[in-house]
Amino acid sequence: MKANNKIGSTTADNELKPDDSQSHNGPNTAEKNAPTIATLDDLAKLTNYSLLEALNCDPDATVDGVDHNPRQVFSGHYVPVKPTPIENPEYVAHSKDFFQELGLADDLAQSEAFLRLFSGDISQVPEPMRDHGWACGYALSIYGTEYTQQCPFKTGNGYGDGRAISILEAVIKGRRWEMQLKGGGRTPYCRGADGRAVLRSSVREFLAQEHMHALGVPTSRSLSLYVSKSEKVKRPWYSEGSHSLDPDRWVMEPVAISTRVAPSFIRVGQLELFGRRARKQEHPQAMIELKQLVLHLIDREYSQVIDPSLSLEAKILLLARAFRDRLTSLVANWIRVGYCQGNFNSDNCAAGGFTLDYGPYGFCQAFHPYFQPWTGGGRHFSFFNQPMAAERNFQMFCSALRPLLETHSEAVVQLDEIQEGFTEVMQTKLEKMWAAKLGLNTFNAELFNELIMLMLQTPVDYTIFFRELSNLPNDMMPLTKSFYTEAMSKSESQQLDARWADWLTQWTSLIAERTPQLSRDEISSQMKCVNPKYTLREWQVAPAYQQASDGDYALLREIQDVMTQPYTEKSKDVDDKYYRLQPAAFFEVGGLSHYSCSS
Ligand SMILES: Nc1ncnc2c1ncn2[C@@H]1O[C@H](COP(=O)(O)OP(=O)(O)OP(=O)(O)O)[C@@H](O)[C@H]1O
Ligand SMILES: [Mg+2]
Repeated sequence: MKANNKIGSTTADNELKPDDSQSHNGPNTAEKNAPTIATLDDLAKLTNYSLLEALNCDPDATVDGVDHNPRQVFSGHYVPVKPTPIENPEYVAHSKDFFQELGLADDLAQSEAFLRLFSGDISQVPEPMRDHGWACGYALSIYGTEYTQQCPFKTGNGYGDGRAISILEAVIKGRRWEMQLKGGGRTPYCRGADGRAVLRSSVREFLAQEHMHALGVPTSRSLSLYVSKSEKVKRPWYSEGSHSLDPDRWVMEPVAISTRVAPSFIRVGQLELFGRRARKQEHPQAMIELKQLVLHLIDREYSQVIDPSLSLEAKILLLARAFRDRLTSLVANWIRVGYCQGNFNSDNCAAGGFTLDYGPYGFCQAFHPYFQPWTGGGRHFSFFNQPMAAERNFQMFCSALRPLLETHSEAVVQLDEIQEGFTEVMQTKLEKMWAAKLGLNTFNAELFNELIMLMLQTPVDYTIFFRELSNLPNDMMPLTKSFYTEAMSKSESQQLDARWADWLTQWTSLIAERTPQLSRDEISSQMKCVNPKYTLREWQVAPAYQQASDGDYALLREIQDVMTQPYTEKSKDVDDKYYRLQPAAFFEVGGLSHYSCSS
């Protein structure tokens, strides 16, 4: 067992909620007082297309951006693409919090010009906004193995943003943001699919993104969500109450466009694609294109921690170290809040170290270390295996950087060391996180291991258990609120009760060791900063997207309100609805406890 650094009240919060990593080029006072962005013209004035300026366009792309058929893209970092607007768009939701952070007027989301642009019609944007967006290619590796079979041409040159189209970059209050439509129509990487996202998956992603931000977990952000009142697409899905693993019917679902926002959308998979091209010398510009992408990544995501005057080798080593730091914090945070990404391929792993792609994700309810809502995700992408999956992505990230260090053997050795150090850094962060969840200064392996066994054997509701524990209960009674009582024999249950009682006694004495320095109230409030009260539960989100497809957005907004303040104690009414166990009827139900596809 390894001892950890002392966690003080502020340190615990800062380290476990490391969203500062994204706040490079943070706002100065003048920028904080920037005027409200009240119109699309105001937003247009802040546009600044660094990606289009710093990176290469696919030389085979059509000039007008009407490039919607699947094809191979052999070189260049992006393909200009015009989004395909959804028919008869209607406003569904926007993130009030994010609008406020950006300084966007709240009513802008429902204005005609804003709705038109963010539902995919880019034809009438004010200058200097451009009338096309861009899509990027990337490679796919699953748990450290690169796959090209998913590309229709079996070369990997047709894989990338198939339905995600970035439409603008803007520098707002000193921070650079890229805005990307999801479901904005076909791109050359669509692989024959329709380029659309349905309302169901868009609502899920929209809510989860802002929930994760509020939980203090680095993430892309939700800007807006619009649905089509007439356009529908067919998706496989589950009949109500179906226990089938795979969807058992086809449904017509309304299409939607959600806009997500991040400093960049560069993925590990993207670096891999350019790393592979450089390694295999696939074309004369391959090494230069890799270098350009890496420098662009540094500029967009790491400019605060990497000095631009350093040599390329020094920059690359700092980049690897900084990404390792962010990725390990990210995964520790995921586990802290009970989040399972589900499909943590390298193309769903943002190189900026934040959560990206809320597809088959889920929040753990009845605790299981291998919790995995996506039926295709297997144990390798399950809840407690996420540190391993992240390490595989990190290895792919380092491999992609290696061609740039070819002539610097000493730097290669250092990169190898950074790569090998991942396990230890990850372990340290996990231990620190578990200690904080338990209100302790240091990680106690024996206490932790017994707790995991008890949480599994009972099983407990992950969120409710830790939140109840945060009240520092004197006996087991309050904790049993989190128990999913399984059918077990009387003697088994008595044995379990006895073990719980022993565990609580041991934990209570460790808490008591802290009380000379901190009051019980202080320990409790520290714990409540890392153990959320409310997390998103799929059986609660499902009625919200079902009602939304009938044009009723009230429940969606209610959930949005609760889940964007996940640490705040709410009324009894809210608790009755949202601070409760998953009802038995929703276990093992397709679309609620598992899904084989989510798009
Ligand atoms: N309906 C669709 N039309 C075109 N491409 C699609 C569609 N659905 C998924 N894809 C593409 O298939 C790939 C794998 O899908 P995955 O579910 O990981 O991503 P996603 O949820 O669409 O997107 P992202 O990773 O951008 O959030 C992605 O490259 C995605 O762009
Ligand atoms: Mg994806």
